[in-house]
Amino acid sequence: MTDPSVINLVSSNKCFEGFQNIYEHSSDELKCRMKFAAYIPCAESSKTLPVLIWLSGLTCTEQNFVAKSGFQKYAQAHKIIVIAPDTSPRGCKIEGDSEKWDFGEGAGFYVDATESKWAKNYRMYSYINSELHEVIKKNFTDGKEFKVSIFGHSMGGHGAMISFLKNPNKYCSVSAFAPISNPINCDWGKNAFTGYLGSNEEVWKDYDSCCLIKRYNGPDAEILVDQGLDDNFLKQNQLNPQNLIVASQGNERIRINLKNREGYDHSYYFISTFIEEHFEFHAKHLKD
Ligand SMILES: N[C@@H](CCC(=O)N[C@@H](CS)C(=O)NCC(=O)O)C(=O)O
Repeated sequence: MTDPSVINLVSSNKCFEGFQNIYEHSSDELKCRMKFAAYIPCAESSKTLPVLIWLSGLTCTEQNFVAKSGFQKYAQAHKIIVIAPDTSPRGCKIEGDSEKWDFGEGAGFYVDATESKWAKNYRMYSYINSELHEVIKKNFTDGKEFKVSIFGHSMGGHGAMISFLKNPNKYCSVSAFAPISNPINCDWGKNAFTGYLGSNEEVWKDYDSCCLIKRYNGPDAEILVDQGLDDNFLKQNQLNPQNLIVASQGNERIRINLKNREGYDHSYYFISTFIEEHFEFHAKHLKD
């Protein structure tokens, strides 16, 4: 397999002085070709800038966030490199990987699968938290260590929170829009975790933000969470952000700053409305 750090530029568009690029590379973790988006702000030296990783939700590719959220203006203003990977391996031809929109392609759930059918390719947790960091270091920060934060939407909000909570000291900050906050207690999570991790619910807890908040032993942290109150998936109990607050009440190291937004739904219209506040939040932590 080709070195994952060898990346090919697929497209490049100037946007707010910087460039919105799309790259392709061979992933060792996922055993397939993957695309990811990288916004590189205009700066004296882009090689010393901090990095923010965005994780998208169900059905998304590396395109949704870059095309719909309007984040580039704020990435340029704060001079932050933004990396937005795809949401699952692609083209692996595993039986059943493209029949459902909430499992398989477009729905990797940011876990490392243990069920034999999925275990070879569905390793999004390691792809995001290990391989992608090496790719960023070799290509965007001149081989040097860099400051990095993480955020995401829905399934990607879950991915961002578990990545932060499982890796104390790796990420400077974390935030989420309408995250799947307690996957072991909602239909999406139960379905995906059964498929990727098997039926032992004890194993699922390692990928559940509420369980991880209770166990978290890292530096004091605030998690910024935005939630639209007209979000259909909130009404269907797929998201359960209030469970984050309950979980945090037993652990003074974590504070949940939950912002309930009247009238907003689950879409990128909601995300684009509040994305500026998330950049302000992360910029503060990345530049400390
Ligand atoms: N396909 C689903 C909706 C899936 C969905 O809302 N996905 C969210 C993340 S959980 C998303 O970001 N969709 C892509 C988009 O809005 O661009 C349905 O028809 O109900």
